[in-house]
Amino acid sequence: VGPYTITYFAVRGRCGALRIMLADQGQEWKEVVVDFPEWMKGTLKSTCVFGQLPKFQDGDLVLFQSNAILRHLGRKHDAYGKDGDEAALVDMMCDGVEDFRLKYVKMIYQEYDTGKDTYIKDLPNHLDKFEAVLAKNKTGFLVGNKSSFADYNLFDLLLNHLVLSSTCLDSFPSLKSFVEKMSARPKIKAFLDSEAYKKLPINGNGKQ
Ligand SMILES: N[C@@H](CCC(=O)N[C@@H](CSC(=S)NCCc1ccccc1)C(=O)NCC(=O)O)C(=O)O
Repeated sequence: VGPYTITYFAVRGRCGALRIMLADQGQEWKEVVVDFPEWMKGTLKSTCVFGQLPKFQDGDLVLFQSNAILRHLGRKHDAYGKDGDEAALVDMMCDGVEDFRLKYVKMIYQEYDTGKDTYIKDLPNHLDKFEAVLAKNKTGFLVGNKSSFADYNLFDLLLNHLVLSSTCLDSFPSLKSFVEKMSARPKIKAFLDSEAYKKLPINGNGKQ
């Protein structure tokens, strides 16, 4: 097993994208699964820089912050654009996905029962931004002509939304094709079909 270890709760959550990226890059990694009662004791929490998970280890390097982990893997696995300008655009896209993810997480954890229908109705206002980027770039990726960590981040979030609303991409052909093409990449397909992936709930509160 490679130098990589993920320490997280038994959920997809903020590790969905980085697991898909590691799988697509042919990497192996170790999973340390933390259960809530253990976490609530506070011992592990007190060792986390921001008091939160995921924690990612790459040999002696210890990282927190899911987007910093994605960027680190982007640098290590040539998935950060072809030059400085593309890297800046990849950062911009990843930040845009983070904004979208924060809205999803807020709805799931704080407003699911009262806000789910409104969130789904309002989805096109978020999806149309990424549809326009993919339609304009024409390569099937958010930036340049190869996958970057921003693509894995968007792909994971779109998979979550297809569970929330199976028809949410029906009027977004570029997004629909993006999900189909990413899902068909052999290493991603194998990972999405794996028990390790399928057994994890998407979120920590059982809502999806
Ligand atoms: N900016 C950070 C955010 C990390 C984060 O929110 N971690 C959560 C878990 S990931 C997530 S989506 N949290 C939403 C609710 C949740 C709480 C606990 C477990 C699972 C989900 C966490 O560690 N909560 C426990 C605590 O703060 O004591 C990142 O991007 O990694």
